[in-house]
Amino acid sequence: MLRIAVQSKGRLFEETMMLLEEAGIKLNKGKRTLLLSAKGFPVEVLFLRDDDIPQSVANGVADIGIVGENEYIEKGAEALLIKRLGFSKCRLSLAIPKDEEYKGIEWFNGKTIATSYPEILKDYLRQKQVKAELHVISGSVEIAPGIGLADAIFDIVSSGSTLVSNQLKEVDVVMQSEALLIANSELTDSKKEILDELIFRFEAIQTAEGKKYVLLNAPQNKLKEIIEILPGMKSPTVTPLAEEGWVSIQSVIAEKHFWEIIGKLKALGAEGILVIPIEKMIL
Ligand SMILES: Nc1ncnc2c1ncn2[C@@H]1O[C@H](COP(=O)(O)OP(=O)(O)OP(=O)(O)O)[C@@H](O)[C@H]1O
Ligand SMILES: O=P(O)(O)OC[C@H]1O[C@H](OP(=O)(O)OP(=O)(O)O)[C@H](O)[C@@H]1O
Ligand SMILES: [Mg+2]
Repeated sequence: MLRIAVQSKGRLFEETMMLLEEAGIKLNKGKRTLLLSAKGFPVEVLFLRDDDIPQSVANGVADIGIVGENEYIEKGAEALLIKRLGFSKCRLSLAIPKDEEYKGIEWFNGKTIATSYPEILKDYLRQKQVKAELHVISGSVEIAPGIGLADAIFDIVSSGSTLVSNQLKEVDVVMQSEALLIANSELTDSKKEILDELIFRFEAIQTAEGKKYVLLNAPQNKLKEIIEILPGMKSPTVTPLAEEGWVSIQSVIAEKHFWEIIGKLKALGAEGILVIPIEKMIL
């Protein structure tokens, strides 16, 4: 049995649960709602605050965990980084009141900075040889300058709208973050086996992301040109249609090139184009 620590509620929760579900982990309803077992797969899911996930994985309370890179680095816990998961992307930045004139990092000398990430910030300020005072708070960091608690903040930024609504401006990006899969460094062989299966499933999901399956009918005499714009995984599948001179083509395309490719296919006489989402892809 492999125990996975995940965030119980918050920004990571939904995408984490979606990833687990897509990987075939459906949870049994139980009385102990903070620890649920999965149906038909030897894992159980432990729901925690994200701050507690790195340490729980490091000390073996959980075998693996899904947590933001920011918390993983902040806690300095001795858990192994297994895989970047590509969701909950954000950055940790320094921000100051928007009307302040800012010429560089020296601005922070002698200032008070409110943050929930004191270790990452201390390291950064030491590196930049800035001497500032830290005011550690666990949430609502962006209101600190407005209520006179601090001169500046160091916190999570994504769209930047929280900064704008608190009359702050981002002046320095210190680190980028995304959700990570982390693991205890001393897993038994049987736990490693379950983890390997899970990684295999996560990778199949990630490979399918941003890809679409296309089916279309095309005139046989345009086949060569169409194949050139439809690379597929190896090469497209081509089958003859009952109607003489026509073929059916199946292939995989990257979503970002979707409209461009469809336009070219239509121009080459393709018809009956079907575009289907791909759930998982094993190469
Ligand atoms: N606006 C955002 N956009 C993208 N990712 C974010 C955003 N805010 C936070 N994250 C990521 O999601 C993680 C969890 O954020 P959340 O706001 O739910 O944390 P929290 O309030 O500390 O939760 P908890 O109650 O579990 O301690 C963050 O550590 C960060 O990695
Ligand atoms: O740049 P933005 O897109 O505005 O996102 C940044 C905000 O998102 C997170 O808070 P969240 O909304 O999760 O609320 P919280 O403060 O309760 O954690 C984070 O703590 C920032 O405050
Ligand atoms: Mg937290």
